[in-house]
Amino acid sequence: MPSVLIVDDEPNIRRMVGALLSAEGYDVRDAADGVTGLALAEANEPDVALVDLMMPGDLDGLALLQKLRERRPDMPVVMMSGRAALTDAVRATKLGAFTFLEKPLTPEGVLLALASAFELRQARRAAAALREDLGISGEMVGESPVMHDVRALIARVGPTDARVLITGESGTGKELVAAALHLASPRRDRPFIRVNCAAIPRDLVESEMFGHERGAFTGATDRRIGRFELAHTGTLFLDEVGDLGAEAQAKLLRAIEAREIERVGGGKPIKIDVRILAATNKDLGRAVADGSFREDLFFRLNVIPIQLPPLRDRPGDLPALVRHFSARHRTRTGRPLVQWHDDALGALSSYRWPGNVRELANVVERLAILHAGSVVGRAEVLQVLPTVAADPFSVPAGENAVRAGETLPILPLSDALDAYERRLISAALAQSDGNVAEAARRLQTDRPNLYRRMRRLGLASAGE
Ligand SMILES: Nc1ncnc2c1ncn2[C@@H]1O[C@H](COP(=O)(O)OP(=O)(O)OP(=O)(O)O)[C@@H](O)[C@H]1O
Repeated sequence: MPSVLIVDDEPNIRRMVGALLSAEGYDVRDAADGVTGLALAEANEPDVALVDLMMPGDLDGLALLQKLRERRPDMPVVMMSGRAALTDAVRATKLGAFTFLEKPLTPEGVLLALASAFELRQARRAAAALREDLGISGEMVGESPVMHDVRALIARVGPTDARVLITGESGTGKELVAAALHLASPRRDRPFIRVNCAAIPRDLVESEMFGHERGAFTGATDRRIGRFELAHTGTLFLDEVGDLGAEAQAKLLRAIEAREIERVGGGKPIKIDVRILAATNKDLGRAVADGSFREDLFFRLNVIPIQLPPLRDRPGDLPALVRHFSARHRTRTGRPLVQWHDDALGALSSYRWPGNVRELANVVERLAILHAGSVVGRAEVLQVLPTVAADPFSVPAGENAVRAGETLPILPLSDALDAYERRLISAALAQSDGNVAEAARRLQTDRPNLYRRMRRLGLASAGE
């Protein structure tokens, strides 16, 4: 539940705004003076603060704003004032106020300001999470020549406002590159807003990107701030940009060229300062050739291209990524590290990784859970790689034969492992003409152990 702190010496305002925000689902605290307000802000860590400018006591509105900016820099502060002198509004903005509301307040004005401030808070949180994600290594992990080039490019292009088009299959790290570019830029403390262009229904793209005024179309019951406005002074990351329809492409091009947007039903142009990064797993060059993507927009977005090859084409990245994800698992869970045998890395690098780095992260995490504190070898790896577990005998022996599978149905782990073990033992028995000693040899185990497992799995009767 979003939480808000109201600081105002007028009891009426505290009561009325408090009731309005509680009804909207906010968790509301209030204070009648600056000193109490500051104490509550530190104790309860609200998401957003709404602060009156003119207050009696040791901390007036501006002094409180200043303290809040020092102590809770991630919390947007909305200022309000009855006698909104322009100079005060300017000072408040200079001190870092998110926005300024003039009294008498209107419910729409308060709700809109708070909704936008809350979105900014979320964006800052996401940026902090991004930083934490990158923080373990400080950069994108991988020792392949491609990864060295990508890091060098991020260092060079990050600090500029150049638009970058990042291409690569799903899970290759496109969003991470966008985040790294943002964090390498002077905009790093401003919002990083991602829009998944493929996930927005076509008729809502415009309002999602540019916002809308109340009543702009059927269903627009409230005013809404779009992604461009939210990203103002920060970075807008257009993910899956190749999925935008023709109309949205035209609007996007216009916004980029004019550096301003109009809310749907708004009319008034709003100046926007955003850096645009885009990503796609489509071949945009081909989309331009077949007419489904505008060439002029392609050139606008593709000032600096960064291409991320699939993980299977850069096996040199595997060891560092495996170490990175194991260390991340240890940091997050506090459980002991797993050790990686060389043949485990061999098995991992012969798999095709259709889900790329994202899939590798999941596999490493699964192995880290199953084998905390011990050594992971080839056998353990093969047990968790999808196709092998789903249908071990459709794949001829040999590392290069380990192939990507369809989506694996998720079963309880012990059932899945039992099913796998049962099929493996049955196949070894079949290939040994039912000779248990021979099957045990093929499975590189001994007879008593194989019998014990066969009995447990119902492949042999208790007497055998
Ligand atoms: N080089 C890398 N170093 C560390 N982590 C990485 C690297 N590449 C990818 N990852 C991690 O892999 C996961 C998938 O990456 P990301 O979401 O950036 O991929 P994507 O290409 O944007 O995927 P999609 O197209 O599906 O959105 C993330 O958790 C990301 O942090």
